[in-house]
Amino acid sequence: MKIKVCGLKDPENIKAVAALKPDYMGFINYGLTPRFIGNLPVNVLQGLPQSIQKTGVFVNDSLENIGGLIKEYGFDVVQLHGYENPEFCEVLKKRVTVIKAFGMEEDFNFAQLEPYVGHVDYFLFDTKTPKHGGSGKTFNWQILHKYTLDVPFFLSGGLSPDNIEQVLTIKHPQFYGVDLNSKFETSPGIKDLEKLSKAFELLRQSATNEI
Ligand SMILES: O=C(O)c1ccccc1NCC(=O)[C@H](O)[C@H](O)COP(=O)(O)O
Repeated sequence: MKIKVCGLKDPENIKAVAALKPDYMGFINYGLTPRFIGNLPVNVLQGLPQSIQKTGVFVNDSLENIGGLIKEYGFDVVQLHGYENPEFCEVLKKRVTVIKAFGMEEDFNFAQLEPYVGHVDYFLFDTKTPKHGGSGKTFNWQILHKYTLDVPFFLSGGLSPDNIEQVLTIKHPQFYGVDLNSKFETSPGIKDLEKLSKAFELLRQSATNEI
């Protein structure tokens, strides 16, 4: 089970979270969230261990802007939270790993994901929100059983210390990783190290049990 921590913005907090060795760390390049990285110095990301996939998160941004930020920050991965189409994803996939996020709701039509197959590396299933992400709310995980494509996915949306054990009971062949954000914070963009450490322990313990 891969672990992604999203929505980091403070240099000291980023270093402390990196020491826990998540598989992915997400940096949000979207001005309308309190988790926006703003003018985060590039050397903060350059100092991260190679094992951590540095993920730039974008919402309906231009290819030109995303390309510039990939170069500036050295993002290994882009995560797209807007209405980006398969052709847009394909352009980025030639350069970096692409995660395409979708907002889940009860009657979500999984057929709309089919055109993305081959043009993205992963899907990320988040809770639908007009803010495009960071809702802190879960969706009905039962609907994941309707997902039958062979693109692996991250589970996102309101994952918390209170539901992480329940997350571990989800069985799906494409369940690739979890995305931890607002329920593991002391304030927006500042992650709670104690809550994260405990969740990492549970997630890693479960991975060991599966072998
Ligand atoms: O977290 C945000 O504020 C955010 C805003 C706009 C687009 C994406 C955003 N976050 C991206 C993520 O991957 C979050 O982890 C995901 O939305 C789940 O957040 P949460 O429900 O708070 O766990």
